Amino acid sequence: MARRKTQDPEQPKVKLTKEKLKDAARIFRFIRPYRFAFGFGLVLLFLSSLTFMVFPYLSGLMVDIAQGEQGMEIDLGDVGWILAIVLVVQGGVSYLRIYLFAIVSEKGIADVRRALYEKLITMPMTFFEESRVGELVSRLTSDVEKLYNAFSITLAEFLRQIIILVAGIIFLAFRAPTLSLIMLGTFPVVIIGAMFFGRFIRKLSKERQEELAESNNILNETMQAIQAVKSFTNELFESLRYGKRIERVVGMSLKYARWRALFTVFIVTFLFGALFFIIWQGASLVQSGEMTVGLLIEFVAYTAIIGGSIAGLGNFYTELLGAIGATERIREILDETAEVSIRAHGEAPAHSFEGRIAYESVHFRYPTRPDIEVLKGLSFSVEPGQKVALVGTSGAGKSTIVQLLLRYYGLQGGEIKVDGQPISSYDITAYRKNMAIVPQEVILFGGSIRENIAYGKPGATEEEITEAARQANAWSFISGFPEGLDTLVGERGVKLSGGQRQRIAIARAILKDPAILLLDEATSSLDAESEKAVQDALNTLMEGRTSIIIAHRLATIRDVDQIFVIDDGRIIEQGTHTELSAREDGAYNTLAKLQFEPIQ
Ligand SMILES: Nc1ncnc2c1ncn2[C@@H]1O[C@H](COP(=O)(O)OP(=O)(O)OP(=O)(O)O)[C@@H](O)[C@H]1O
Repeated sequence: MARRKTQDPEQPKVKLTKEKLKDAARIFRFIRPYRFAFGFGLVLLFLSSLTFMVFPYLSGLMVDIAQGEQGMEIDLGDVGWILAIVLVVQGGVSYLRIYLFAIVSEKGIADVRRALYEKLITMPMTFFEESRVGELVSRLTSDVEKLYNAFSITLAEFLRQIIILVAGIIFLAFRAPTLSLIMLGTFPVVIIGAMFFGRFIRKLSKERQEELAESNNILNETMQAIQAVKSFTNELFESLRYGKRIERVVGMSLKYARWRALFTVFIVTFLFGALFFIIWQGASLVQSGEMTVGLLIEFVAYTAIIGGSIAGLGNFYTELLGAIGATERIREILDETAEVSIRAHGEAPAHSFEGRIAYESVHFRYPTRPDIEVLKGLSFSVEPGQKVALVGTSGAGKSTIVQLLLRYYGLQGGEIKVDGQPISSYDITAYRKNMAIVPQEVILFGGSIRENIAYGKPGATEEEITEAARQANAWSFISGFPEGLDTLVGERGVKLSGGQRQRIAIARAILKDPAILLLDEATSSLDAESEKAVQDALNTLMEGRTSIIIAHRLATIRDVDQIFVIDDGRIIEQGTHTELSAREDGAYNTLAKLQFEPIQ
């Protein structure tokens, strides 16, 4: 399957350019509603970082007072009080700051999640065909998580470290210029080293994430196609395939861990080396009487804090870059063009069709397979209220015809008209409200039978649901369940039989009350009793509606108004069952013979 740009493993690395930052800043529109909380949080962050910087100064001061240094106007008791007040202020400010950032990140990211979901669910079918949805969802989930971390912790920490770093350096430059110069001499090396490492580690982290997404793909795909796995007894094959992938994830993760560890070693060695060197230099200054012990303690404490903040900056910088990369992918999805605007649903003009359908030399290729023309100038028409059937060999294009009527794809040539107007001229939501499809393989949502039927008309009353279930011949089995309509259908409806699922799908369609009905007849035959129940339900459903039936078994379409025989994207025969059966060597008869004659 073709991969989208968003999943390309060869994505360009995030480089901090002005444009990138500008683009990434667009994600801030999600926190605009909470900007006051965010702004206030930033002010508090500034305050709490600065008050934190008072502690080393006070520690040094206490030592000097205790040592009876000259010129001290305050005693230890006073310092104790100041310390207590600073601690309380620091505690209160930090609490508020963390809570404010939590409000911004929780609410802002919830908005991002909602916007992403809204965009995904309104994307055209082609989007889902081109994307590996599992991979896309897993990647988006982790991207949103990164953004969440950025807003809740990383951004604040990054700023806090910068404030500490700048304030610390300025303060030290005033207090002990010579020692400060010595300390600052080691900084550029550490920073350049950290940046070089950070970039490399980011690349490894991305590779690891991609490996993980691949292994999740196997998990998703095999769970979804579990029946295929089992019927082919491929459990061992899949286990080995998954195991191999996981091994690669472990390999990649360990490589990532080794480099991360080395990164830490690099920073720790440099910083501690520098720290001991400074203590040594400071001790000489104390010995020669150029510095008090209190000032040395203060200096070392500040240096440790500054060192810590530089180490932290490297990590937070890497994380922020990751978050910027994440915003890029999120924005890519948000910038995609949706096919429907769900916000406008309520306003979509309720357009009730008569149900006249006309295909006029329709040419079509699937966007994911542009080299194969599936429909080759296909034309036919259906009058309002008529029932027509599409028959033909597998791959002839029957399902495609129906999907085009649902406007899942655009045409490359010709026109499809409903009630005399090209279908593309209608509002897509209003248009689709007139259609219902009963698919071959009914997939129900994991809730109750009631929820599944009401899916055809959200907000339907109990009476409407029951009546629809009755008309769909589903009431007898539903009322037979101890919990009736509240019976849970299990994931994808697995707790119901094929025939039961189909009748629920029919009830759903009855509730929707569409002008145009699309039936994809189940290929697997039901037992005679279910089949009759389903067929009767379908007959009720089709009454008074234009119906297009994709027929796999010719026995079920004897009464339809027109049968179109499709072959290789064209109509090669049309007429009623009686007319077509009369053509001895006709395509319909050949198909019928294939179906009814016992295989030799
Ligand atoms: N989503 C898709 N992307 C690309 N090609 C597709 C897609 N769906 C169907 N095709 C191709 O289009 C052609 C027509 O398929 P279609 O499903 O319309 O046939 P059909 O007559 O309904 O067959 P069947 O009776 O087996 O369901 C086939 O060659 C198929 O491989």
